[in-house]
Amino acid sequence: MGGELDLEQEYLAGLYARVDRLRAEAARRLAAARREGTDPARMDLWRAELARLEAAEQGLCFGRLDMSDGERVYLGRLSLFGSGAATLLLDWRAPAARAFYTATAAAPQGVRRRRHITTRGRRVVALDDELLDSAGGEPDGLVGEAALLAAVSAQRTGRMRDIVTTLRAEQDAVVRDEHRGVLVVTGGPGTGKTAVALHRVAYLLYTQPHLRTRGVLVVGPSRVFLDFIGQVLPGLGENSVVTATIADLVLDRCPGVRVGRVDPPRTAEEKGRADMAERVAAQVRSRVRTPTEPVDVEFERQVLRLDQGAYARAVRRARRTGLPHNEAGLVFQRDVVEALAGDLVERMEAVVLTETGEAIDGGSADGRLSAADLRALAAAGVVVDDARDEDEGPRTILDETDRAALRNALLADDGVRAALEELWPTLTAEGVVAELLGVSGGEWSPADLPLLDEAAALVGADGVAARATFGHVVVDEAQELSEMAWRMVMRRCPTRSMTVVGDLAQTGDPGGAGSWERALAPHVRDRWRLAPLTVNYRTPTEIMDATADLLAAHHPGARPPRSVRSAGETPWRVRTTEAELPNVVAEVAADLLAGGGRLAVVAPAARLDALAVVLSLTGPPDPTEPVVLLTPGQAKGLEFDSVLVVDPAGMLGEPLGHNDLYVAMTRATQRLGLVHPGPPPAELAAVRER
Ligand SMILES: Nc1ncnc2c1ncn2[C@@H]1O[C@H](COP(=O)(O)OP(=O)(O)OP(=O)(O)O)[C@@H](O)[C@H]1O
Repeated sequence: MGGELDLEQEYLAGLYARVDRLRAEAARRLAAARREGTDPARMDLWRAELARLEAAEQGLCFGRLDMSDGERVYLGRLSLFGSGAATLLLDWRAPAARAFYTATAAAPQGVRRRRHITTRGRRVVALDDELLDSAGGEPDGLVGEAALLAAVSAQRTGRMRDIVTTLRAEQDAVVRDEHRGVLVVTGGPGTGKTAVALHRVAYLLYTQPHLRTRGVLVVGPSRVFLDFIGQVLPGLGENSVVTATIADLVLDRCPGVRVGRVDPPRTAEEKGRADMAERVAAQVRSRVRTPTEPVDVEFERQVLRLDQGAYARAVRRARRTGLPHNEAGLVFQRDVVEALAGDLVERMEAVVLTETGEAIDGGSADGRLSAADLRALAAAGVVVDDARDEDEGPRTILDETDRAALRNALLADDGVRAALEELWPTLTAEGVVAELLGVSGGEWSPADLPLLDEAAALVGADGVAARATFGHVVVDEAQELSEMAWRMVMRRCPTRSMTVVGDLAQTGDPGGAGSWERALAPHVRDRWRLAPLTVNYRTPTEIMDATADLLAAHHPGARPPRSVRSAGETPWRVRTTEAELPNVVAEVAADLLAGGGRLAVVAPAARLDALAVVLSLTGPPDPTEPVVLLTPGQAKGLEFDSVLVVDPAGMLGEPLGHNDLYVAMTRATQRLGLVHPGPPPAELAAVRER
């Protein structure tokens, strides 16, 4: 195919020349906008355009469709047009690109030949053709998919790559799904749920450009995970997406919160239940004193009376605004001060002028009193009768300006403020939750975070980040979210346009979802849909076979995904003693590393410190390092060439530990080993002993 390679190389060179011209143009425009410096929006626009063009540098063009009618379409990361608007390259997200992912020999969709073009830098290195409309066409399925098999077998880098060149038909259907509510991408380990959800974001940003301004949020289980997937969207030319953990979202609203404790599983589970929302709300409500009697407020040595009716009205009106507690408190204050001022005014209004026409105590003759006068008047307790001149009718010396001054004086008074604060206290989320749980604050647990967020929403938080909502939200490892955590995610997505990614068989959090219906229906009723994926692109057959007994024991009826390949290496287990365990781990870890690529040692949290010593690991986990030590929770969503699972029985001893063990075992793309002190758990007895 040498001639063909040369031809494609020539075509590719033309595409890069076009991109280079566009880049130069964008750089020139950006520089001009910078020089003028008057239009930041224009600068942002050209900066984003430059980033988009730069992101396309790697793998600019990766495919070609030859149609039966003779048309030829090149596919790539963006669309490029030549003179006369001819399409030189078609964005993979365009409708006409779809056939690249979905055409089969059985349903060729007008495609005669599908060509995968593999490039390195700006060079074409391989072509892989499938003929779809001839008798000699490849059968439907995975056979002959050199590009796919190369991609899934490749050594891992510690960072997820995009899969735009090899997206499968069932995955493409999820990426382009038109469902407007919540799409739940489910499937076993390694089925590409995360990858698909991220490609769906790129697709939605392309087809619904308004999302660029409304914003897209990707919620993931940990910073390590978010770093792991962090290159995928920028690699697809999309740089505007916000990524956050649940903790990050809470910290935006409650910047002082520190997480440093873990709750016992039962407590965590209880804190995650939806009825906690009502308890948080009740706690906030309970801080407003119920108006059962009049309230006396001292102001400048006299006692003003807030009668019970006015008090109750103020509470009612403030609540009816629907504003968060602290903002509603301002409405309450305004009403109460109004009532108190009314009381004051009533006492003062009959003030007469002296015979010489001066107001008592230094007020001006036109009746206008300064705030100081008013306070002095009030302090003097002046009650002067007979304010009327027969002909003029009632004379009021306090006009609206005076009343406003009076209200301000009341509001500025320490005593009045203290009284108002007692009736309707200013609250903090931390204070509310600490009171509710009967703790003193300080360090919080992960299960406390959604409670703090709930309280922050009810109390009202300051700042732009605190109020941020998004046009589309992706929730990854969504099986981990408690009902309370769902509430906080939903608050950030008023349109309920979401892509939810998860596998209930991998739930590790005691508060996590037992069913999608239970998690989602309270928020979207029936506007959610399942989008199942069935093929495992990560974990080879041998490793999935090793998990079969575990899955069958704890999730009877669950169908494991079909592995797309076999790695030719059978998983093994090594029995050891408690005393020998660290050294054995160090030894077999070295063996696995010798097999090439990156290794994750996954162990129960309690064993991490000791293992870090024998593996000479320090610092927080970094999946780009050759060896990384993780708990099953930290390993969620990640993948490694080799995985060594330590103390599976220890994992199984935890609530939902079977899911943790399943997660740990399915992180490997090539090799899996297990080290167990004592006999193996029954679920692993069938794994070959080394
Ligand atoms: N069509 C594809 N082409 C190439 N690689 C793919 C394809 N689909 C998935 N993969 C690869 O398979 C691996 C698993 O994908 P991903 O992490 O998205 O799966 P997942 O379903 O989210 O897994 P888990 O639930 O176990 O965390 C990744 O390395 C991904 O790049």
